Amino acid sequence: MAKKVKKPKSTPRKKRFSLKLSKQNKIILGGLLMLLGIALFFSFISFYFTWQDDQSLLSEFSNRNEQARNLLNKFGANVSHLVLYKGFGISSILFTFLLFLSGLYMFLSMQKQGLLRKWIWGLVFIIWISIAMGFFADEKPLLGGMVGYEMNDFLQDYGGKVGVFLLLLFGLIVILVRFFKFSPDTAVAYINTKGKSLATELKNRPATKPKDGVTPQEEKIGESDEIPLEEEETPIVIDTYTHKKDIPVLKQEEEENEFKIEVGTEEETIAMEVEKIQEELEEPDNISDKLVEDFGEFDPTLELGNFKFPSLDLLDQHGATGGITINQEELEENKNRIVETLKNYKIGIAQIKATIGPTVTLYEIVPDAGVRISKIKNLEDDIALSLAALGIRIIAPIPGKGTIGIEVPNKNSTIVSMRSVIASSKFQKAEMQLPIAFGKTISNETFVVDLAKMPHLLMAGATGQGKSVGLNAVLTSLLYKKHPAEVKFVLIDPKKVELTLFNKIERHYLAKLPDSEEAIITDNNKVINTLNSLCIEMDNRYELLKAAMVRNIKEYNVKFKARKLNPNDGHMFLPYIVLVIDEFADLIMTAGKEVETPIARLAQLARAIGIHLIIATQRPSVNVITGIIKANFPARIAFRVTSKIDSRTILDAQGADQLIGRGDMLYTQGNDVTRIQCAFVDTPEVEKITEFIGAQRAYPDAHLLPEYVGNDDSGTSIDYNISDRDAKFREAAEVIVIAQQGSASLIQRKLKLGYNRAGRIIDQLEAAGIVGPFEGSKARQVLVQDIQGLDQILGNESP
Ligand SMILES: Nc1ncnc2c1ncn2[C@@H]1O[C@H](COP(=O)(O)OP(=O)(O)OP(=O)(O)O)[C@@H](O)[C@H]1O
Repeated sequence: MAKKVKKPKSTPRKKRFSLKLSKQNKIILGGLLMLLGIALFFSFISFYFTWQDDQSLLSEFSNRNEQARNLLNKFGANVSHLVLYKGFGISSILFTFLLFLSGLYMFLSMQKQGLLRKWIWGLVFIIWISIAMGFFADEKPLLGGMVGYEMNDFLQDYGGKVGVFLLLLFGLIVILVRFFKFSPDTAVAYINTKGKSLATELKNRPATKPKDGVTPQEEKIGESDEIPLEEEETPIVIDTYTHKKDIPVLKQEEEENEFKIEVGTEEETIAMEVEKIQEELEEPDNISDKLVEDFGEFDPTLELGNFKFPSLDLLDQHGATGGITINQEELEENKNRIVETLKNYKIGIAQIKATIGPTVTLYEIVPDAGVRISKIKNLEDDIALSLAALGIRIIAPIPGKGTIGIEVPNKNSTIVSMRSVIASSKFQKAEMQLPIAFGKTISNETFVVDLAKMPHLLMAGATGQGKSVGLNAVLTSLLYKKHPAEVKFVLIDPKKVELTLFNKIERHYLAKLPDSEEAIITDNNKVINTLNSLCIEMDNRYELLKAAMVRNIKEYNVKFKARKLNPNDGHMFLPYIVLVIDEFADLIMTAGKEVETPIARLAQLARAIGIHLIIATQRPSVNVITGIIKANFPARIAFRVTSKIDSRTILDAQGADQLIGRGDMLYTQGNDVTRIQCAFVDTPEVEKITEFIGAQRAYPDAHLLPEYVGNDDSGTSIDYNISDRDAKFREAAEVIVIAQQGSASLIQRKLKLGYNRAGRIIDQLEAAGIVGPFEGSKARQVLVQDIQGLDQILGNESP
C-alpha cells in the first residue's frame, strides 16, 4: 500500500534528467561522452581517406601486429565501417555531434527536454540525408551508407524514382517548416524586403551618379529651370504644337524625378517599420518557448529535488481494521423504536432506510402522505428519549432527497484513522490545489475538500471535542500532498503546546518574520507584526499579479513555470501560504482590533493570491467570532459545543450542540451542513511525520515574510535627536508630504531603501510631527499639508 502511494507523488519529479546518477558520476559520464564524440568525429573523417587501406584489417581486430591508418586505429576503422559504411553514410557524422551534446548536457546537469528534441531532429536529418545520398549518389555507397542504399532500393521497388524523389522533397518540406520554421509568408516577406532594398539601391544609383552620361537630362533640367520663369509669364500663350509637346514632357520628367525620389524614401521607411514590428511581436514568445524547449518548464521543486513525501507507514491504524462493524440487532432495535415513537404521535411511515457511518447511523424516513415535516422536527427530544441516546439530530428534509433523516449515534463508534483517509483513492487522486482529507461522512465516504476554494476556514468547538486533532488532520493532509516549495505555513499557537511539533519542519514548510527566532508564533505582539507582514506580502503579490497580467496565483504560477515571467523583474514562484491560528479567542481578547483588522483584510482579499486562513477557537461567542470575521469565513466547522446559541454563532444553524464529541463535526461551506467524523491523527504520528520530513535536506532558512516595523516601542523611542536623523530624512519628508501618504513602503520605493531604514525614517517623521501615529495596516496620517508647511516645521527646529 505504502509503495502505491509513493509512486504518483514522485512522478512530477521524474522530469529531471537524473537517471539516479550522482552529480559526480554525471560529470564523469558527461566528460566521457564528449571526448568520445570528438574522437569519433575525427575518426569518421579520417575513414574517408583511409578506408581502402584499412579494409583488409577489419577482420584482424585481435591481431596486435597489424596497425590501421584510421585516426583511432583498428577501433576507429571498425566503428567507422560499421556506422558509416554499414550504417547511414556521411550523415552519421551527426551522431558524433549528438554524442558530444549528450555529454555536455550531462556534464552541466541540464534539462533533458532540449536534448531529446535535438536527438529526434538529429535522427531525422541522418535518415533523410542518408536516403538523399543513396538517391543522388548511388554509385558512391560510402556517402549514403548501406541504410541509404537499401532504403532507396526498397522504396524505388514500390514508388519508382519519381516516388522516392517526391518523398525526399516532402521530407525536405517537413524539415524546412518544422525545424527551420520556414513558411511561405516569411519567404515572401524576405523576397519583398530584398527586392525593395535592391530597388532603392537602383533608384539611388542615378541620383548619386549625376554626371554619368546624363548630360541630355541635365540640359533639359537646365532648360526647365529657365522655362518656368517664362512659362509663368505666358502659360497659355505658347500654343504651337512643337512647344506644347516639349514643355509638358520636360515638366513630366521633372515631376517624375522629384516624385520618384519621394516615393523611394517613403518606401524605404515603410519597409523598415514593418521589419521592426515583426521582431517585436515574435521575440517575447520565442524567448519563453525557447527557454522551455531548452531547459523544460520551471520546476519549483528542483531545489529540494530529492525530497521524499512521508509514507503511509508513519501513520497508525486506530481501532478495528475491518472498517465499520454493523450490529444488526442495534439497527433493528433503533428502527423499531423510531417507528413506534412516531406511531405514538400518529405519524405513519411509508419507508425507512439506514445508512451506517463511523459514529452515527442515518435513518431516512419517508413519512405517509400528509404528515407535516415540522411535526417530526418537534419530536426530536421525544425520539431521543425513546432511543435513550445522546446526539440525535433530525434533518427535515434532507436537502435534495425529499426524505427526513434521523441521525442516531452508534453504540460503538469507529475511529476513522488518518491513515485510511490519506490512503483513499479520493484523496490520492484529488486534483486540488490544497486538498484536505477531513474524515468520513455519514455514508462512510472520504470527505476531501480544497482549502483554496473555501477559501478560509473557521473551526470552533468546546474544549476537548477534537479541534486540535482536526487542525493536525488539515496540516497532515497538506504535508502528504504538497512539496515544501508549494505551500508554507504560518503557525500561531498562543496555547504554546499544540503546534510545537511542527518546529521540526521549519526550514521546509514554515514561514516567519525575518528577525524572529521561532517560526511558531506564541507571543501576541509578534502575531500583530506577522499579520501585518502578511498584509504586505498580499500587497506585494497583487503587484506581481498585476505586472504579470493574471487574475490569481494559479495562473501566475502557470505563467511563471512556462518561463513567461522574468525573475529579474522581481517575479518568482509563489507558494501558497496557510495561516493557522489555534486559539483565536485568546488573541482577540488581548489584541482586539489590532488583530481583527488585518485578519479581516486578509480574509477579504487574500484568496486570489494564495493566502488562506484557518482559525480555531474554543469560545464561539459573538465577541470572538465577530460579524466581520464571520462574513469572510464562509467555510466553517463546528465540533461539539455546549449551547444552541454557540451552534448558531458558528454555523448559523443549530445542531452542533447535539454532536457526540470526539471528532464528530459539522461542516458547512454556505448552505448544506454535512456531518463528518473527523480523521484521528495522534501526536506520536505527527511527530513521526515531522521527524521524517525534518531529517531531509532543507532550505537554508524558513520562508521569510516581508519585514514589518510595528509600533512596539513607538512610545519610548519616539524622541529622536535631530542630529541622529537619517541622511535621507528631508527627502523622505518631501516624498511623504507630496504624496500625502504616510507609508514606509512609499519611502522604500521612492528612495530605494530597505524596509528597516524606511521604518526608522517614518518613526523620525512621527517624532518631528510630520506624520501621525501608527494605525495598524493603514498608512499613517500626514500632518503637513505642503512643502511650505514642511519648511516651516523643519526651519523652526532648534539644531
Ligand atoms: N477524530 C477523533 N476521533 C477519535 N477521537 C478523537 C478525535 N478527535 C479528538 N478525539 C479525542 O478527543 C481528545 C481531545 O481532542 P483535542 O485535543 O483535539 O481537543 P481540543 O478541542 O483541541 O481541546 P482543547 O481545545 O482543550 O485543546 C483527544 O485526545 C482524543 O482522544
